[in-house]
Amino acid sequence: MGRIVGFTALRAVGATRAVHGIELLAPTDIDVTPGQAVVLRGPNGAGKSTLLHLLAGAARPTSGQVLLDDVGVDERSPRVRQVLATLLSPIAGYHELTLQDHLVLVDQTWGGARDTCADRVNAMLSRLDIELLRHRFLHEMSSGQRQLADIAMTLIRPSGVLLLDEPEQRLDTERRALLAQVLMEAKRAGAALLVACHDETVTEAIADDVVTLAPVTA
Ligand SMILES: Nc1ncnc2c1ncn2[C@@H]1O[C@H](COP(=O)(O)OP(=O)(O)OP(=O)(O)O)[C@@H](O)[C@H]1O
Repeated sequence: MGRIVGFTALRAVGATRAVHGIELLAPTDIDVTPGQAVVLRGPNGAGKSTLLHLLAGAARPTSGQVLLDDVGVDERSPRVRQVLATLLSPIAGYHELTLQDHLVLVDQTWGGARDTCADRVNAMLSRLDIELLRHRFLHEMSSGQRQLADIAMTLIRPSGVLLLDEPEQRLDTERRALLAQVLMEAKRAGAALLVACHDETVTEAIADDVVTLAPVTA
């Protein structure tokens, strides 16, 4: 896990989202603080991804507010970018860079000390048990390995809040357990977690709070 960036609270207050007059998310309140994990549950189409995009500042609420330390969240704000690490969709990546290259790129972009970069990259590859993928291109991985690579690229940067949309997807049972352990370590280190998750075991392992969304009915 990258260095922890301090913050006080990330909140949604009565946040809704509508597109072309169609309501995608009913008014929702969420509050997450350092060292706390909130898991979003609910059936397909309930609005979990929509809510995560609002919390990440990638979309604006139609009504209500999303606040990081009492300031409206916008993904272009330097402070928001520094605090929020997101894995909301697959990371595209560079065709000609290996997994190790990607991890170095992310670490150095976020200001990691150059002389210790290799240590952080090695630690991340080791913790997620993907050392064997170090010199692979992203397009040379299985779908579950690719998911672990995306998780590694998300966790290696400094952050205070991890916003993760179904990070368990495509992982086998053993790797889901590993993911839960790694997320618990991030929590203990002081990170907040906001995770949409369909897996009961992962949810039970990490959640301090479970928020269940229901699809908006017309
Ligand atoms: N850009 C969009 N335009 C119109 N409707 C959308 C758009 N994005 C999502 N929706 C709709 O918003 C609702 C909520 O979708 P969302 O992806 O947030 O659900 P989810 O809970 O994450 O589902 P899943 O468990 O399948 O990932 C769905 O009915 C979906 O069809």
